[in-house]
Amino acid sequence: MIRNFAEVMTIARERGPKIVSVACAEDVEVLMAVNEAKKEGIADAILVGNQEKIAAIAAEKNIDLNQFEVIDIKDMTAASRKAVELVSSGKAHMVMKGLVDTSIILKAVLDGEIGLRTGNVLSHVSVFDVNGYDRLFFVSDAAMNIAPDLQAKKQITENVVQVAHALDIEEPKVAVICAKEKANPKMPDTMDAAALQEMNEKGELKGCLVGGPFALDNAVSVEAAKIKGIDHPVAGYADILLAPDIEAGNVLYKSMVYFAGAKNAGIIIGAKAPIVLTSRADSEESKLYSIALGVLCAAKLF
Ligand SMILES: CCCC(=O)SCCNC(=O)CCNC(=O)[C@H](O)C(C)(C)COP(=O)(O)OP(=O)(O)OC[C@H]1O[C@@H](n2cnc3c(N)ncnc32)[C@H](O)[C@@H]1OP(=O)(O)O
Repeated sequence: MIRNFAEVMTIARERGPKIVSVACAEDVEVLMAVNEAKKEGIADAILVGNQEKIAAIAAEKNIDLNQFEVIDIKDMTAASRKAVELVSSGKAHMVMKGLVDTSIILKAVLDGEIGLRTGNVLSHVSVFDVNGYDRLFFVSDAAMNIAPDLQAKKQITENVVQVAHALDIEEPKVAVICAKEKANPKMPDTMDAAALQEMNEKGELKGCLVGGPFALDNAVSVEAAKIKGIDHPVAGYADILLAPDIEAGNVLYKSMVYFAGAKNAGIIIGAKAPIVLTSRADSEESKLYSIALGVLCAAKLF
């Protein structure tokens, strides 16, 4: 069972290297992360984007561009489509978002012709290493599905459980996060949470233990769960925090990074290959960990 990003990096070195195609690679943190991934033997890269800007950053940061193939495409939509097409045509194992809006790269991923759709729901998984905790936290979905219904939430759960399995967490504990721990018909997300727990109990959602609804405190604090008298094996011990919608998921993601100083990584799963996807404002370290997470998933799930 992998418990932190140091272990993620160790296993990525064993399971790599994989080839990552980077969409709009003209970004300092992305190029430094890709360079580090190459040095670590985790990943090789094909850089798609504005060659002039890529070269200027490389010169400033002492990155040897000769070690990478560079494809000069300045338009962001065209560069995203090319990076995705490199994966669908088998030239790369995974695609990575560079300096481009999330919806532009996701539209390329969803494209019927060159995209990476499988028929399943695609969803974002963020992984956090938070000080003071002995395990990684997985949050889904902070970046792709805007307002998932119950069926979509079931598939989002299956996707994030797969990522946990790729990190050798055999039966991850999934807490379906809401504003309270009792189902209330006036709060539809609490009803979905109870339904997801029931699906898990009936064996319709496998490979994990699901509990909900839970407020965030009851999901991650044994003490808080005790005070509220919650008797469920997930209470206080959650690995996976399933957000009710993109707003809650994204706020949780950014709170982890900015308030808790968490280390983080992000990936889209459910497609034909992993899609490395972090916030443009995330650090070089976070981008490197995301590549490593992509390598672990590419090696284990595809
Ligand atoms: C966390 C760090 C990074 C961030 O902070 S990201 C910030 C916030 N994120 C975003 O802005 C992205 C939010 N999502 C979106 O913008 C859109 O949902 C997204 C992903 C671009 C898709 O939008 P559109 O291209 O307008 O797509 P659409 O809804 O018209 O659907 C087109 C076809 O794609 C399919 N589709 C959409 N989402 C899917 C999914 N999750 N999994 C599988 N298939 C999906 C959809 O069914 C449709 O299929 P078809 O063409 O009808 O066969």
